[in-house]
Amino acid sequence: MAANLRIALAGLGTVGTGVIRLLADNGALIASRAGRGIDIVAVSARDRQRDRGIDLAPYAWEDDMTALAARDDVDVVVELVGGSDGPALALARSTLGAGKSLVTANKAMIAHHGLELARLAEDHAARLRYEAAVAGGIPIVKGLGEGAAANRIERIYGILNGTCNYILSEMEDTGRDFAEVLSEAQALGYAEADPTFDVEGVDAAHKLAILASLGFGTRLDFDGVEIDGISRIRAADIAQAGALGYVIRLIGLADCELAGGGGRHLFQRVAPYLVPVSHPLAGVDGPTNAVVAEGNFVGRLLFEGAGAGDGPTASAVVADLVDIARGSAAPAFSLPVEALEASAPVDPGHRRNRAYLRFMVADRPGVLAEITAALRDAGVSIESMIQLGHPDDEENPVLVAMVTHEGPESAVTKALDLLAGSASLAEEPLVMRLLG
Ligand SMILES: NC(=O)C1=CN([C@@H]2O[C@H](COP(=O)(O)OP(=O)(O)OC[C@H]3O[C@@H](n4cnc5c(N)ncnc54)[C@H](O)[C@@H]3O)[C@@H](O)[C@H]2O)C=CC1
Ligand SMILES: N[C@@H](CC=O)C(=O)O
Ligand code: NA
Repeated sequence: MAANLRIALAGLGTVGTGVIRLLADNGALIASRAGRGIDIVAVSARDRQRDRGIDLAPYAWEDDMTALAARDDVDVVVELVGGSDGPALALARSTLGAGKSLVTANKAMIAHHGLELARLAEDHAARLRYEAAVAGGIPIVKGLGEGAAANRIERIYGILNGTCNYILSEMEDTGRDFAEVLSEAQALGYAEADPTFDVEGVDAAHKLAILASLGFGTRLDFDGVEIDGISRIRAADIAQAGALGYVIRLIGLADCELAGGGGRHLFQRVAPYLVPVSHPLAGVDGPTNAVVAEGNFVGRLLFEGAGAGDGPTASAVVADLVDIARGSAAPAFSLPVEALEASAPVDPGHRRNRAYLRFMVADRPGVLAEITAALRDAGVSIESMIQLGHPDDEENPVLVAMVTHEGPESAVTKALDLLAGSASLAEEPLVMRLLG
């Protein structure tokens, strides 16, 4: 057997402690599969004294996590701290720059700096692995990069944020309030340190940008992701969607179009969608994630599993360590960085779909006519409509919800532009597309 792989852990929170427990419980099994054991040599976190329910005595402690990269007795640094920049990025740079391999669960850092880090890894014959960064425990990075490597991937979409999925499915099942369910998701360890990253769609966008690069062989383009979150969704929207035969899910969706001059146009969107109850993604509840990838030979692949939490995320981190212990030299994004194609963001206006539109309006004559006139003038055709009034209270706004016939997205945008600033609207309209 080869010498054991010697690792250092930076970050001892939900995921870091999960990795220590997993290696302790499954160490022998992992050693037999990897062909050598995996030993934790050193650790670093913010607070050495904190009771984590884990004995840290066997490991060397570093107050400054970047010191982990300089240790002669460490082959691989595992970054489980978080944050796109700051100490996590400094550690990643110094680790790869020192020719050591890096395993990370940090999607924010990979989405923003993945190409720079992948290039650094290539230049120093080191490995960069980040399976845990996308859809937690689901082996989607390996699934796309290895299992589906023979295909041209045409479309990728799915549920990429466990916190949002937990919130939406709990609201759906219990009728409870958004804020109450969010604090529960935080207590369960699903949410990011700043949960606005989850509920405003940014975390899912980090993951989508990574998947798009991996799947399409294009350069990471996080700035090109159109992002909308779930914080404006009300219990009434969930009820209306239910009455129409849909559930609401935060979906990340990416595809690649050939542009006129032969280049590629990348479409990347994270937004709440109405998903038909018969669709496989509609049954995905709680912190579960699910990713659909469509390949030109394999057809439709569905990957489903726990997208967050200590055990599943640790499972993905350790899978990357096994990969490195076995000597895999695959590039971080399936292709060498220089081979990744540049792309430009697509204008989604010509895309056709049906949309759910929700308006909070003043309960007075002429308001509905104003909305329907704007829709008519923009060429949006209404398929169904409902107004939820409260007869004893004419002061507060009422909810008007409608579903449009299929049409170009630009038409809905135009209608909303026509209504912008209208005194009849108590808040900005909510638009959610129907997943086709
Ligand atoms: N919790 C989850 O379900 C998942 C988390 N991730 C990612 O894994 C990473 C870690 O997440 P969690 O374990 O949930 O976070 P956490 O907040 O539970 O733990 C973070 C750890 O990093 C340490 N830390 C933070 N800032 C530091 C600093 N400036 N210097 C030294 N130590 C510092 C903290 O002391 C703590 O030990 C993040 O990148 C997160 O996005 C990825 C997939 C799932
Ligand atoms: N906050 C993230 C954690 C995993 O990536 C989520 O809720 O999905
Ligand atoms: Na994963």
